[in-house]
Amino acid sequence: MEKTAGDSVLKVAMPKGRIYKQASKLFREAGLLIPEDFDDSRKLIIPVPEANMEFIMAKPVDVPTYVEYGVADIGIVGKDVLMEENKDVYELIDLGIARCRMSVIGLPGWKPVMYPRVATKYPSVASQYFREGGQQVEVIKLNGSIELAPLIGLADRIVDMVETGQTLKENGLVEMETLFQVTSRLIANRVSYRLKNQAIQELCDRLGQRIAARG
Ligand SMILES: Nc1ncnc2c1ncn2[C@@H]1O[C@H](COP(=O)(O)OP(=O)(O)OP(=O)(O)O)[C@@H](O)[C@H]1O
Ligand SMILES: O=P(O)(O)OC[C@H]1O[C@H](OP(=O)(O)OP(=O)(O)O)[C@H](O)[C@@H]1O
Repeated sequence: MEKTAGDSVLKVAMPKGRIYKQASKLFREAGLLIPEDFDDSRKLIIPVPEANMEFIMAKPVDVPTYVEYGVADIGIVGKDVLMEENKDVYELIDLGIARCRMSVIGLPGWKPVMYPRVATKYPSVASQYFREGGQQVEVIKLNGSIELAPLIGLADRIVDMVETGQTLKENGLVEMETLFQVTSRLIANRVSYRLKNQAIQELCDRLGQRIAARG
């Protein structure tokens, strides 16, 4: 889709769910006037004229796609999704919100097998991790309740997010290795980054100051 500098409103792909609450809080702390009444709204396109923005409320995994295609100029997305989706976008800043980690998880006392099955929502990240470690595995893609897989004999291990560790504890699972730490990132469409550079840069500066103040 062709873009012109005249599209002055910044279109922001905002992930619904966990990240949104923390992202909108950070935006407000950075001085952007985001109305609170939208926090529990079902509206998918939210005009934020006070901040010269428009929020596109997206499923988190779709944020990099909207930004790559330029229907959103910028977006907020977890590093986990960014690694898995591998889209052609700029990663601008680490927002330091929605902290968790991507880990290999299994039942305690699990014994290595020749060709283990690994269940995950992140098949690309998991395949790359085991390939680089020289381990042959069969990756099984699931879409949720990943911790079920080792409990019911679908997989030997899982690759999934750990935040508080509560899910592992309640299901008698243990964390075996950590792949990487996860926080949410601000990403930008490559063309928008040039055409709307001033607005994007201003936003990065405001957010950057606020993130530094948070420590
Ligand atoms: N405990 C956690 N579990 C999973 N993701 C987390 C956690 N804490 C922070 N995150 C971040 O939040 C993002 C997921 O947010 P959310 O759970 O709202 O989306 P989702 O899993 O796509 O939602 P849904 O459950 O509706 O499919 C992840 O990409 C990750 O960056
Ligand atoms: O360490 P904790 O604080 O327990 O958080 C980790 C859990 O949260 C996420 O699940 P989510 O709630 O998104 O459910 P789903 O994977 O079934 O969608 C993740 O997949 C883990 O199961």
